Amino acid sequence: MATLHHHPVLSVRHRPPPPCICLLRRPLKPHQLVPRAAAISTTVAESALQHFRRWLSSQGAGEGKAYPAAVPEGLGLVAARDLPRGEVVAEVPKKLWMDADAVAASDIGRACASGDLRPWVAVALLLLREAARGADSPWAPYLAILPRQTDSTIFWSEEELLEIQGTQLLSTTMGVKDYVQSEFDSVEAEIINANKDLFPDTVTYDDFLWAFGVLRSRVFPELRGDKLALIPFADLVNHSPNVTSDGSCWEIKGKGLFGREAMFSLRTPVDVKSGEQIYIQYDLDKSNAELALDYGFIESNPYRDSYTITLEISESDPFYGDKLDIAELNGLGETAYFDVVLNEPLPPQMIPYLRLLCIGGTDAFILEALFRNSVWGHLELPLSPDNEESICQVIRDACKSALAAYHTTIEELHEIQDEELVKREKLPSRLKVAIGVRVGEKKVLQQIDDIFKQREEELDGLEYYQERRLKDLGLVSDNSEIIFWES
Ligand SMILES: C[S@@+](CC[C@H](N)C(=O)[O-])C[C@H]1O[C@@H](n2cnc3c(N)ncnc32)[C@H](O)[C@@H]1O
Repeated sequence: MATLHHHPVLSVRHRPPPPCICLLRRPLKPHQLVPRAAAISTTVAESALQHFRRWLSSQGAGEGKAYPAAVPEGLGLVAARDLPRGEVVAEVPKKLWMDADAVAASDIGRACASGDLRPWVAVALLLLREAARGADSPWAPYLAILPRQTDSTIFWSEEELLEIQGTQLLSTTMGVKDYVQSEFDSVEAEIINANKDLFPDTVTYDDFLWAFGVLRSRVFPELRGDKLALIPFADLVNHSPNVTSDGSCWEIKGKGLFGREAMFSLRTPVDVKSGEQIYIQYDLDKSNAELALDYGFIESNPYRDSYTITLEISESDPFYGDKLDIAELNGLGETAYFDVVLNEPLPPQMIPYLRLLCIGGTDAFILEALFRNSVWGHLELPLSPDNEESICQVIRDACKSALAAYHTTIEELHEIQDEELVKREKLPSRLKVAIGVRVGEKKVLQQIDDIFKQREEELDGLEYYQERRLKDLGLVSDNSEIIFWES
């Protein structure tokens, strides 16, 4: 799936003009967030589940070690007997996967073969086509148990989205929906409307968004690009924060010249008792905002709370070319993203990059070609009182304005109540996600502001480039006195 960068941008430029933080303030588009089959209950009927189970065994999936069942997270996989860690719990033959090969072999294969259709769009079209075929589809029992929507923020109503006003999650969500809309517009024109025999019924943006949401929440993260595949049965496995093993819990077996048909094989990452649910870890690296966007839940782990600071070298900066050159020499670019995680130090390259952005006036000598190879090393330490003060002001102003855009500020009493609310079981799941992400982002912003506030207070005691240079030349003593001559 394409990587989307849709964070509010913190544009830091050489002073003046003043840097600004631009948070996405677009009015929400009047998308109807009603899923395709909203009238259908979100709870899967027992008969559909039984039909799905029969279908799985008739197709040679499973092996009796785990079975699909209704669980608190919707559907899930339950152990049919005690299973030790590493035991295979689901085996799904390739003929059941919904992937590029299934698209090619299906009646939409010809229509999807032309052009440069993204793999996820092709599989989304397959989902929609097969859903429209109803009982005639070979995947009908699987399609019948797919949720009509999840709690992913892409499915939230405008009212629900108000709860994440001011957050990066809102901006990312709107960016993703815009992206899906633009993919839909082109696929509608080029494939859906051009192949009325294959898509006789109207396919709406909401249908397409549903298919996108299904893929986003169910595809195993490593199955990207051309390998993107929906794996019925295995994709019922839910996530638990208690599973912290990093390694993959699945593999594809039997591929190759003499191999039997490819088989997706899922293993339990932990011991499970008979009748208990099997869980995996979806992704240790995802932030709460990413979990909310992809799956519609969050965790209470502080390491999931993060805020992405986006810094840019402004084209109007008089030293634009030199700064860009230096950034590129050090593996960065005109725009750089820094993920700041709660209770973690700032990403190591963030402060040097900030110092670079804020260079101006008498500090500009450091940008000269002569210093090109050593400049980054100098930027890892304070350059000048002016420059250091600038980076503090720029970040603190940006944090202040970002914090002001949220529902509440961290100091307010009702914020503490918000945190209490999250702990309450009864809270609607989407509100829980909204409050959790909101509070998490604000904590990280507050943490960033605190770091730069403390730095601001220490400005007088810092050692700057000129002082370091004089020391290197033996012209300053250890107690910072200038030595004019040795006795
Ligand atoms: C891969 S599917 C798992 C099967 C899904 N539960 C179902 O009913 O089809 C991922 C979705 O399951 C749900 N889910 C998985 N783990 C969860 C968790 N720990 N808490 C809440 N929902 C979870 C979310 O809706 C998520 O988008």
